[in-house]
Amino acid sequence: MTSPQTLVFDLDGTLIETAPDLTAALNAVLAIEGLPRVDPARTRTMIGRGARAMISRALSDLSEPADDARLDRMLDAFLAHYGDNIAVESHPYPGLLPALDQLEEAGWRFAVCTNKREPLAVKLLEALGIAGRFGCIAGPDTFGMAKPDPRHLLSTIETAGGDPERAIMVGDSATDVDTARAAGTPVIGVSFGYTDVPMHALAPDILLRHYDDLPAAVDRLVEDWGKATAR
Ligand SMILES: O=C(O)COP(=O)(O)O
Ligand SMILES: [Mg+2]
Repeated sequence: MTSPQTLVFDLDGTLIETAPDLTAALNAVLAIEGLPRVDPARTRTMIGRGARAMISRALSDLSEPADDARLDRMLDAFLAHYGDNIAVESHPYPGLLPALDQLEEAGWRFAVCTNKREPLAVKLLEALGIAGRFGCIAGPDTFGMAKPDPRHLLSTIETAGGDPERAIMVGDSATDVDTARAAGTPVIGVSFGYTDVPMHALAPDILLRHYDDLPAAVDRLVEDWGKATAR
């Protein structure tokens, strides 16, 4: 029997609009350091390589030193604030839940491969009531490797009980496209997420503007790999 087809989602900017809560936590930490707030539009270009990278980019924007001791201190404060306020404004993107229903009906399984730490990713998806939909929720701490390392994606697929030959990645940034390419996995890039390079310029296999179009996008890719089991 063939293993189920697996759709692996990035989290921030792909499944969930998290930028407002991430920005609030970042600004709380900048305030502790006596620094000015960052604009939420700016944070949208800083998310995707983990919280430490986001803080480092915010400091660089302010021409502030970002030595390890400072980053460690700010990261601890960030994680505490964010963990306590993880789903204040965060919400799934429009059309996501009906698209998951339709794809599940067609036999797809789902997983999450994110550079958000696993306990925070699980906490967020639980707060939104959708954690149970994913066979694996893997952060950089889950297997000890982070996107763009393709092993993060491949281990996520395997842990979800899937087959890397029958999987698709859905993401919002260069990190996700690079990861999928390195893993040999087709990639759908969403146009509404967090990235400093527009998704169309990253040349994903399919550019997705709305989740209403996800089932058709997935069908197109399955036709391409030509060996899916019709359900
Ligand atoms: O930068 C982050 O914290 C996580 O981002 P991701 O879910 O887009 O991988
Ligand atoms: Mg993302």
